[in-house]
Amino acid sequence: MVPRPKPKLAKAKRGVLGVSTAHAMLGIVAAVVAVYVFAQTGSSAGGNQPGEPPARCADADSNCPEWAQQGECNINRAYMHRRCALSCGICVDHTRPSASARSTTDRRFMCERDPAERPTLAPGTMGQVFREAVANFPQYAPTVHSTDPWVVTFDNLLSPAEAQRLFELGAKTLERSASVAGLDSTGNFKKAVSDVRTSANSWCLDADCSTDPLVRQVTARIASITQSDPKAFELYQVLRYHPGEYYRVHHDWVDAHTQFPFGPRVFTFFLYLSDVTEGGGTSFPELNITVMPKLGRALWWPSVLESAPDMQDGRTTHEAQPVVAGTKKAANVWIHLFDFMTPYSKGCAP
Ligand SMILES: O=C(O)CCC(=O)C(=O)O
Ligand SMILES: [Fe+2]
Repeated sequence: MVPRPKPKLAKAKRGVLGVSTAHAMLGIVAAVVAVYVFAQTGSSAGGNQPGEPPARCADADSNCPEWAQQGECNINRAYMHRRCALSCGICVDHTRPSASARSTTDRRFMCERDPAERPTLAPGTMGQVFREAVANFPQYAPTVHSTDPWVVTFDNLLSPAEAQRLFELGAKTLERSASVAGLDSTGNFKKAVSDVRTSANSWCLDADCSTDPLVRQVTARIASITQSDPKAFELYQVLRYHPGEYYRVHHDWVDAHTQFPFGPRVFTFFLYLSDVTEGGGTSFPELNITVMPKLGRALWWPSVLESAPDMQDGRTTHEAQPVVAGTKKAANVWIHLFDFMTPYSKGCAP
């Protein structure tokens, strides 16, 4: 057992980094924006405290990968970002060969975000988006569980047939969910099977799934509820939990995303694609809220602050409680601050 990093800065109780939620399987080199940000600022965009020395794009301790895996990048953020920048995924070492496959100029040009692009959320507008969603979509049976931060469910977001079909489309390549802690030196997410998360998942990746009319229809529905551009959506991640399987307390925010053109995840729009006989609730320990799975229900919450949509709201840590009986089927729909699909299709996403 590797000891925890010292000094232990007992900051906000945060739980484990949104590790497995990262796009581990995509495996595309995406150093570009990270290189750009790193080169421009000499520090990470991932959250160094004011006055701290800039992070070097390296690990200063051989325990860094393990600490990162254990969620320390979030728990001991200042220390870890300074000493374990590489493992925490807050920088990419652009001196490594695969990251320099294209010239810096090309990569910078290809992966830069258009400065005129409008973000999914402007500061101070989140409350209005949630309030309008609840008022304007009574057909989906909304319930407000919390307003600070916002947590809302829609009991009739999907018909039973839509939910079942969505699972069939997305679940073709289910495999044991992996945890990911930061980026490796080539800009790919590092993944490892871990007991933080024991479900199986797959991605709505192939053309059969991502361009299916049903997927497009559901995306359009979620886009209009959340007032988001469908381009800001990640590929759907489809999940299956058998009895005993779970996902421990974590956050869907991934530090490394802040260095890519698409920015952080601002919303999780979670779809329950089955009923579950017993267990399998999604609970928010800091908010004392637990939502139970129900076929066709959706659960929507932010990962970021209303006042600063590019900063993490640590209160929305959550966990998938173990399934006791039955099978839980579900899907994550993550919505970013900026266009995800364009940089993703150009190879500018990890
Ligand atoms: O299964 C659940 O209830 C939540 C899953 C989750 O939080 C995730 O996959 O990030
Ligand atoms: Fe999550």
